[in-house]
Amino acid sequence: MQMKLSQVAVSFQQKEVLKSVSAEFRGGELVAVIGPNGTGKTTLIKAIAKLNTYQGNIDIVDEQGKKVDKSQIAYVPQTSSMQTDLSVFEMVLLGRVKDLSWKVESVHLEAVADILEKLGLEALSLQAFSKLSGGQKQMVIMAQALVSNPKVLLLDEPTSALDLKHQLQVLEIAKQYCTETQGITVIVLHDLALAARYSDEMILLNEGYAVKKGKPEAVLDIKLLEKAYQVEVDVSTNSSGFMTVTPVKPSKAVG
Ligand SMILES: Nc1ncnc2c1ncn2[C@@H]1O[C@H](COP(=O)(O)OP(=O)(O)OP(=O)(O)O)[C@@H](O)[C@H]1O
Repeated sequence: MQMKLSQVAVSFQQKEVLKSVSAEFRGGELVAVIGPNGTGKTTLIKAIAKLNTYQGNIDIVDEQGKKVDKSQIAYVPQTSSMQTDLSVFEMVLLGRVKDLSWKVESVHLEAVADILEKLGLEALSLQAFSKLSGGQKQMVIMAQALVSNPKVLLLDEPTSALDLKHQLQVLEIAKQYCTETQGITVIVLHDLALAARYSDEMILLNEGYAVKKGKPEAVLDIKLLEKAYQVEVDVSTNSSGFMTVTPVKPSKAVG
């Protein structure tokens, strides 16, 4: 499987927000998109999900060389403001909507039960989605995406509302999804340490440009980060062997 972005650009009201992003990813890869606020990260993954119109090309083909279409791409937004009386179980079942008929087959019910168990959400199964906490909603939307068996999984800041345990759980599951299905996951993350730990490839976006692509060690370069985030940073490896990025103070030097 392969995803190729060629000179992808997105404009809103004549303002170019994403400017000529090119990159290539292979099946099984977890890709982290990082960069300052408002720099085009969500815009990029929404273009991949075909939720934004874009210029350039985004070509995704599966192992047989067959084009991957929109229905095989799952996009999990930053927050879900959805008001619904559906239960958690029903919300996750909606992830299977393209395969559902009037009679819901047991294979779909089992898939929903499996994913709820995997994410530790069984106890919430019958609760109303709208009554969940922000973090619980984030986990349920992730479950809904996974149950659809996507070829491409796009997660927009999936850990932003989660506690430490659930942050690790969501990223472990995304990683496992990549390994087991050989699909491609693209995750927008602000936590650079988590991004480095879980990603195979990283893209640093700044002002709509992909200023660096590559392995986490190459992208988490002090000079690049200082320039993009305009903050002095310390990049080191902690006692567990994981890279950490510590913001020190806002930098005066710009450009
Ligand atoms: N639908 C839209 N119409 C107009 N402008 C938009 C739209 N969506 C995004 N933008 C603008 O595009 C720019 C990039 O937004 P985007 O959400 O991609 O940034 P981001 O890097 O994901 O930011 P953050 O880290 O804050 O979530 C912002 O200036 C934003 O205001």
